[in-house]
Amino acid sequence: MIITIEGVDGAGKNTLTERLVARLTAAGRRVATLAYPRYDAEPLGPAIRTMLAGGGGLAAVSASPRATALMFALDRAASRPELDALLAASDVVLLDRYVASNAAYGAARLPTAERADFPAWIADLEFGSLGLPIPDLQVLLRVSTTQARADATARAAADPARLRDTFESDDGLQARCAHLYEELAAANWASPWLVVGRESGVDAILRELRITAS
Ligand SMILES: Nc1ncnc2c1ncn2[C@@H]1O[C@H](COP(=O)(O)OP(=O)(O)O)[C@@H](O)[C@H]1O
Ligand SMILES: Cc1cn([C@H]2C[C@H](O)[C@@H](COP(=O)(O)OP(=O)(O)O)O2)c(=O)[nH]c1=O
Repeated sequence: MIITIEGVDGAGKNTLTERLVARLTAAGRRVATLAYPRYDAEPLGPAIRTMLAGGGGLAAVSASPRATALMFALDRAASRPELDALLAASDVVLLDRYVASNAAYGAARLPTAERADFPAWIADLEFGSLGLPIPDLQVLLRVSTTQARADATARAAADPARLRDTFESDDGLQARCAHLYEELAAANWASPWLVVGRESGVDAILRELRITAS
């Protein structure tokens, strides 16, 4: 099964994913993880990194929310052999960001009037045209945007490899994303959602999966 972890930058998705791996493994499940975007996967990963850093030769792509979203979508489509292999070898595949990231961030970057229709456009593109698998459960990790911003900034200071990109340093964008994620979760967009907090997140997910051992 596929479980996706979604939330704004600095929410703690990576941390939650690691904790979930430990608990699911202790409960006897075969677990695999994959994080999107796949920065190291040629040819799209490095291009996505450049795009998030402000563009360079890709400035016109960065400037367009739809073109940007297409880059992330094509990275996922290109990951299909890897994703399918993980699904075949595991009970649970945890995805640190997936299609809903495109729905939330893309909509948040568009003018207000174009926002409402964007998640359906993404679902048609990624689950429809590109045939990506629909997740069994989408987890929204909810933290205050103030907390997420403080932690993303501290992380960037501590780890030069994790410098804040143009999305991460845009506070307005992060706040709109947080709101859009809440709407996607409330609507159970594309498949069921579970909203969790940092501290009780792992237990809430295990409960949802009816896994009691720890
Ligand atoms: N449950 C938690 N309690 C305390 N700090 C946390 C927790 N989850 C994440 N953090 C801290 O917040 C920062 C961002 O977490 P990270 O997992 O890298 O976020 P994301 O993957 O969502 O960008 C990190 O410095 C991490 O140590
Ligand atoms: C996967 C994905 C990410 N994004 C955005 C969210 C983030 O602001 C940005 C980078 O992803 P992120 O997971 O934050 O990368 P990092 O490991 O550097 O923290 O890309 C999309 O807009 N659409 C997508 O499909």
